[in-house]
Amino acid sequence: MFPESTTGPSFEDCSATAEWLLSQTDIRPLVGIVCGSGLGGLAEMLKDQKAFKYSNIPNFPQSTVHGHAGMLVFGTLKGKPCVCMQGRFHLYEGYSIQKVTLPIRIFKLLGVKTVLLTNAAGGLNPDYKVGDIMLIKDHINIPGFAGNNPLTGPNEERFGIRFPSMSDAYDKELLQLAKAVGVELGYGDFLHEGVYCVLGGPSFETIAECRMMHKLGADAVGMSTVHEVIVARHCGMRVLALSLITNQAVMNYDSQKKANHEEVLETGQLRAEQLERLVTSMVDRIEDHNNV
Ligand SMILES: O=P(O)(O)O[C@@H]1C[C@H](O)[C@@H](CO)O1
Ligand code: HPA
Repeated sequence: MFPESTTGPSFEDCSATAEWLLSQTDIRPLVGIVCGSGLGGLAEMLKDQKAFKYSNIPNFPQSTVHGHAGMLVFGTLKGKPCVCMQGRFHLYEGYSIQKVTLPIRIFKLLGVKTVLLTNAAGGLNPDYKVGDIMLIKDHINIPGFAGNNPLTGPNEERFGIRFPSMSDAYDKELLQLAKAVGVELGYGDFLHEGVYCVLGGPSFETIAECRMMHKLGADAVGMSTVHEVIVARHCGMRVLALSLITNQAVMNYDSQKKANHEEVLETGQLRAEQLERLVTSMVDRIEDHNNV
């Protein structure tokens, strides 16, 4: 059915990885950042870096996707201790959904309170343009409809409860703050708030699928983030997630356009600086929230 088993890495495996990392660095991160496709430049913003190749971290999966460097970077951003995944894992790489989300549990065990996730996504909302940023206010979890949820399997109470709510997945205060920060930075014209729909990938969507998702209420489509959000919320971390609209989903049978990963990476490069500024300003401003 789904790759590997439905039992993920154990609490002890996660603890061993977290302890190994904590023994290698003095940084005690309060904010965890996940970089989407082509958005790994965010990690370069961290000062006093201590970086680990995923291949050197016990129990960590390896990045296999172009645009995901495969480095876990500790450092400070505006003086705040952070950890940043320069490269995430996706279901289509063949990892179990529990392995895809393992780093989020590691974040928790490192002491992270707030998770900032970024991704590249296709725009389904006709008002969205390539290069726009969408703050995620909610999601539609299509793999979850079919039972592929990262919390499947025995519940690990040391992380969280069996049946966590998801109606409050995206922290309202952080969303408000992100909107305010975006407007202050002059991003008002290309900043939206919307619903992200996750699919398994790696094939891009058909026209009928894009039309269906838009009818269901999705504004953007992608292949990540939602699994990480579920795991982060299960273990009580606050979440802010944003999509860079790297391409317009093809919704029309007359269109000659075809979604492709090259366009995704190119748009990431074009908007890298603005995204970095938004994330840096957010980290600067969420200090008080870490005490909640
Ligand atoms: O890691 P993200 O969600 O940013 O990556 C998106 C989804 C696919 O991995 C890839 C398609 O171009 O970009
Ligand atoms: N579809 C799915 N995932 C994506 C897209 C898309 O159009 N663009 C970037 N990631």
